[in-house]
Amino acid sequence: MDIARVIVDVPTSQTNRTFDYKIPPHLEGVVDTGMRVIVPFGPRKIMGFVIGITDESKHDRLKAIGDVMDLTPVLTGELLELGRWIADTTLCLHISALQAMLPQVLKAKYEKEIHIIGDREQLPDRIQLVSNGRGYFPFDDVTEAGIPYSVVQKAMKEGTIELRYKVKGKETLKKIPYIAPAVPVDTLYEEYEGLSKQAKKQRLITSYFIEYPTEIEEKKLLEELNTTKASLKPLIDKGTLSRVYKEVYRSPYEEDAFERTEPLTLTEEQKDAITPIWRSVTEKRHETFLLHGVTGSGKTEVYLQSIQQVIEEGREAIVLVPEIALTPQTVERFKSRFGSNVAVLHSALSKGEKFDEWRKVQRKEVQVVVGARSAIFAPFQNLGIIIIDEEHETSYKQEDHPRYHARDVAIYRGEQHDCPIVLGSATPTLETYARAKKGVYTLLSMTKRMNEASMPEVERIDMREELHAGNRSMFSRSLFDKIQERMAKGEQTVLFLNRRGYSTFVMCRDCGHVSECPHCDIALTYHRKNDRLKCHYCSYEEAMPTVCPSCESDTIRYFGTGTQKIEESLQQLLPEARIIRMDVDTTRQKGAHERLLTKFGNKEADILLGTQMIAKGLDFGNVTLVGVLAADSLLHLPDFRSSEKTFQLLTQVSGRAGRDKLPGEVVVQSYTPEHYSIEMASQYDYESFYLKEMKMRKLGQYPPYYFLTLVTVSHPNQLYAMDVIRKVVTFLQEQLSEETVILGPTPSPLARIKDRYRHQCMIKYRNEPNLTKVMKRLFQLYEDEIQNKDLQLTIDFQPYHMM
Ligand SMILES: Nc1ncnc2c1ncn2[C@@H]1O[C@H](COP(=O)(O)OP(=O)(O)OP(=O)(O)O)[C@@H](O)[C@H]1O
Ligand SMILES: [Zn+2]
Ligand SMILES: [Zn+2]
Repeated sequence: MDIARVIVDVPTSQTNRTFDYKIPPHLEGVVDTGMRVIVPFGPRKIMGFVIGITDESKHDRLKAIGDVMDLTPVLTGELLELGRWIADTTLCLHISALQAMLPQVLKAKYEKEIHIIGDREQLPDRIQLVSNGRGYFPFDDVTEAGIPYSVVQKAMKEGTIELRYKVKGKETLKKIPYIAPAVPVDTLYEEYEGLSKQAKKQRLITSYFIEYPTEIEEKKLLEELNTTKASLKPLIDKGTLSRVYKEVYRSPYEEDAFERTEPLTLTEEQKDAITPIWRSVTEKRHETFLLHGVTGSGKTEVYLQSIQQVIEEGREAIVLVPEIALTPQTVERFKSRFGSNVAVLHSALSKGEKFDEWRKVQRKEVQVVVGARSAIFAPFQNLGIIIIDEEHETSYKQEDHPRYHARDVAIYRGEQHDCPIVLGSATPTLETYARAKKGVYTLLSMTKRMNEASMPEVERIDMREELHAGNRSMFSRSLFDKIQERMAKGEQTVLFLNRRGYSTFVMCRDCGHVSECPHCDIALTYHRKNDRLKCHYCSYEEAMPTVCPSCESDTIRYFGTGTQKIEESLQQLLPEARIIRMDVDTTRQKGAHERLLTKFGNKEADILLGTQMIAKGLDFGNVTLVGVLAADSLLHLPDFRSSEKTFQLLTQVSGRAGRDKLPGEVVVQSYTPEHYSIEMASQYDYESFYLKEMKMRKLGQYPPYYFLTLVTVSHPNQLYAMDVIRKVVTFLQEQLSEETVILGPTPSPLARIKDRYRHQCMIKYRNEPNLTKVMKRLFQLYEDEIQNKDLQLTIDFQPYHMM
């Protein structure tokens, strides 16, 4: 067993296979599957993943592995398999799939250090010698001293030392300053005598260390002696004292900041929902559940108590939440219940912080991970449950290589670990709900809100009528009155504006007419550059109308507005209102999100105005009014999911009102309040919406009835890109079955990105067993152009962004 199968870090399709390397004698028994190694590749030395160890190779004269990068595997056997599966099903490079599962720190340039974490006495002599009294030292010192890796590995297993990765130029471990005497006490005494009487602070500090000649945290010292850094400086400069930095485990979420919560007594509905989950946990059986519960029905408590069961059985849990909902409020609910048994993987953490959290999983210090999409790769080895909250969120799909969907990965891992998957949502995707109805998933329903209150009443406002009544502002009279009422009562309002999709569709302000494609039932997109309307799906286009084709009014125009403008006009109308605006601009700074929400939670504002990021997860009992400013803005996006997304968003946003004792109310402003998704969302009628939308999908030949695959080609030369996509379509027409529909070729909605022209075609099919094979052939056909002519070809088997 001295041959390693290695996936090398050269992202090209020719190198997208394993390469065999010899394991040199000094690395025998050290190299293991799942470790990263350095291997010679042509003239270079590069990184690679060992995905298997064997004793024979088809090739003779193998090159040898140069060195190992890790002394413990960074990927488990299961994750290695998962990587292969992702590469196969999404057609990405194997190396990209493996890389995607690792924390970022391991992809950056870093240095390795050995840290002594156990009893010094137990260290192997040779390491003891190299350490030379130091608490940690560069890994290179070990190599230079010629200590075999197996000795280091053994010490690591025994827990006396640890290998840490230190990112070059960046700290991966948080360090805090300590002050320590740099000279013996009698020298301190001499120094003290030599200080002038005026140097009072310096004398104070020196005498402190004469009395307590050990290190102390700088902050504590300054507090204790009531002095400042400035008076320390001369002592440090002279060499009497020294400032040393000591490492602390970064804890982005201070444990003691969370009050512990006990499991709540479950309601009947919750009990009915959780029993089958518990059963499949105990029976170690893979089963996918859809937990369909209205907003505020207590889904989170069901998650918490399911996890409780998993922990008690000694297994592990992954909870995925959408990035945007990974707010302190969400994290707190898990931390409060499970304390330090929870790691949090959140993109707002620094690379180093994320790495620390990941290490807690690797070292089995935690049993629960709460995180965004990529937390699905947490290297647990004994999973007992995976929960995906707000399963309808499109952010669970990664949009570049690998183009995986976290839901698919979850189900894959659930099969490997024989554990249940829980998909939770008040508004599941049609795909998921359809599967639950067919019995592929087990449907669990919770129809009542926790406070037994009915869902907040929704008033739909027709903004066309507002206009006719002479109200040209962004706020209907009703919404405006209600905001004022709330202010008078000291209750709070959430105002929601959807910015996505703004300024792209064209609508008549008089009659609500929206220009749509005659072939696709999808809103046309306004192209400012040439003042024309275009269809993203079939390349139909027409001139921007000057009068409304339906009522001949001249108020037809494309839409455009933003949160900032709304804040200004609201402030003008209500000068005394305290408004918090939350959008990408106000939350750019680290921690800003948290700060704004805490402020709102502390009732330091009357109105929270924001975009998508305020639609989910917020649980503020004092919010009794929710206003949706332009419910149609999503509706006319050039996307067959636009009705579904509108329904989901309206339901989520409405769910923010009346979550506690005070009853809530919702005002939805729209130019097309009669649209079925707005109407049914305002009645909280998911079932009717589902049935209606399924009919539309069937008619339009869209998922879940049909599958989609999007092929995009891009190149700096437009003619070239067009030529390629035309040939691609011809090729696909020849290769795929007759029932399969190919839409396009057409320029992509985002026709140029970074000076590359993009063209696409959409494949709609019901049954195409050879699709992956055909697509692989397609890649092979264009291999040369991709390698040498800067052509990009991307294939998305589950497109969510049609752009
Ligand atoms: N069994 C219970 N007894 C008392 N209170 C509960 C119980 N279960 C949940 N709650 C409380 O009810 C409120 C709503 O629950 P939760 O936020 O879990 O709902 P949800 O279904 O996740 O809502 P959303 O989909 O809107 O996020 C929370 O404040 C929660 O603490
Ligand atoms: Zn009109
Ligand atoms: Zn069209």
